[in-house]
Amino acid sequence: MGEYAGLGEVSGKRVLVRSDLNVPLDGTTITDDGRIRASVPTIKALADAGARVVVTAHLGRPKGEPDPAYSLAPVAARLGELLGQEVAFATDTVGSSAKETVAALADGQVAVLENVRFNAGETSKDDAERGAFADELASLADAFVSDGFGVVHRKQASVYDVAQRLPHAMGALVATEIDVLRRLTVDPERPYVVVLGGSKVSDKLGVIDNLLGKADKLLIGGGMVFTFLAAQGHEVGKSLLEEDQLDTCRDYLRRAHDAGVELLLPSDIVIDTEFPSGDRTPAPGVVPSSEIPADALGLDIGPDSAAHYAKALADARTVFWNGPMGVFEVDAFAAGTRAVAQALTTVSAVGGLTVVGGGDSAAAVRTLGFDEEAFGHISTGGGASLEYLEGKELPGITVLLDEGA
Ligand SMILES: Nc1ncnc2c1ncn2[C@@H]1O[C@H](COP(=O)(O)OP(=O)(O)OP(=O)(O)O)[C@@H](O)[C@H]1O
Ligand SMILES: O=C(O)[C@H](O)COP(=O)(O)O
Repeated sequence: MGEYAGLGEVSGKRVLVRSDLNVPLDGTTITDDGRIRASVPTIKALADAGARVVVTAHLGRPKGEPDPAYSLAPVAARLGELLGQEVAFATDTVGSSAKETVAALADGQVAVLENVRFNAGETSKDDAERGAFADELASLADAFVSDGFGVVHRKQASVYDVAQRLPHAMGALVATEIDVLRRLTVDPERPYVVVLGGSKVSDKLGVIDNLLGKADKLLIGGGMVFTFLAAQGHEVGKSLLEEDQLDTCRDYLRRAHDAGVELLLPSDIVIDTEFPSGDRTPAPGVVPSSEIPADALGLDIGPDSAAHYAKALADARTVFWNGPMGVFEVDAFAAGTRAVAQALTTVSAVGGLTVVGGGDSAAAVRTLGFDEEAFGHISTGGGASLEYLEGKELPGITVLLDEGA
C-alpha cells in the first residue's frame, strides 16, 4: 500500500509518468545523464508506493515516425542502473509491445515506452489528432504524473492532452523547478544578473523583452552575440546570425540604454575559419568583436570579455544563466563558459542564488568538471525555464491546475 501526493492510493495502479529524458547522445552513448538522474526520485517514489510505473518521454526531434537514431533504449537501460532495478522497454509507444509490456508489470515495477515523438499525434497542431493519440496513451494507465519540466512549455499529447484524460498530479521535479523559478520572478535579491548564450537564438531573444524590466544586468554570449554585433553594424563573418532578428536586437539595445539596464556584449571573440569538427584540429585566434574577419566565425567570447563578465557577476545576489558562452564541447572554445560557471560558483559560495537552465548549459557545467553542489539549482529545462521567466503560460502546468481537467 502506498500513496502519491495528489493521487492518493497508487498501489497496484498503472501510473503514466511524463519525464524529460532528452539527453545528449554520442551514438548510443549517453554523454550527460543529468535529466535521467533528475527523473529518478518521482519514478522511485511511485515504484516504492507499489505503482506499476509506465514512463513516457521523447528524445530529440524525430519526424513523427520511428527512427532508430532516436530510440530511448539506451536511456531505459541507464534508468534501470540508476534505479537499481530492472526496467522493461516497449519497442513502440502505444502499440502491441507497449500494451504487453504494461500488462506484464507487477506492483513496483517500471517500464519505459519508446520515444513518444515516433508518433505524429504527439506534436500535432491539430487538437483532434493529438487527442486521439492521447486517448491511446491514457488507455495504458489509471493515473498520470507530469514530471518532465523540460517539456511543460509544449502543448503536446503526452504533456497536455493526457492530463485531461486521467486523474493527474504534478511530479516532484516539476514542483521543485517551479519553486526555484518563482524565486527569480518574485522580488529577486539584487543585483539580479542574467547570462544568455547558446545557439537557439530566436527561441531565446524573446526572454530579453521581459528581462529588460526585471534584471539589473544582461550578459550576452554564445551564438546570440553575433546578431547583436551585426545590429550595431559590425561584420560577423560566418558566425551564427539571425538576419530577421536584427531590428529586435536594435530595439533591445535602445531599451536597455533607456531603462538603465547594463546589456553587455563581448569586446573580444575567439574565432576560427571553420566550425569545429572531429577530423580537424582547431586553429583558434582572438580578435576585437568589431573586427571579425569575413572568412571567420566566432566560437567563444574572448579572454578580456570572460574576465569582464566574471567581474560583472562578482557582486550579484541572484543569477540566471541559460546557454553556453561558446562551443564548450571543444576545449579550444570552452574558456568563456568555464569563466562564467566559475563566477557563478563564487556567487553561490557567498549565499547568492544561482540557477543554471538548459540542457547544454547543465551538461556544460558537469562536463567542465564543476561540482553540481556549487550551484544553487541546475534546472532541467532550457526553453521551459525561459518561457516561465518570460511570463508565458506553460500548457503543461496550467492543465494540471485546471479544475475541469
Ligand atoms: N558562437 C557559437 N556558435 C555556434 N554555436 C554555439 C556558439 N556558442 C555556443 N554554441 C552552441 O550552443 C549550444 C547550446 O545552445 P542551446 O541554445 O541549445 O543551449 P541550452 O543550454 O541547451 O538550452 P536549451 O535547453 O534551451 O536547448 C552548444 O552546443 C554550443 O556548442
Ligand atoms: O531539450 C529540451 O529543451 C526539452 O527536452 C524540450 O525539447 P524540444 O525543444 O525538442 O521540445
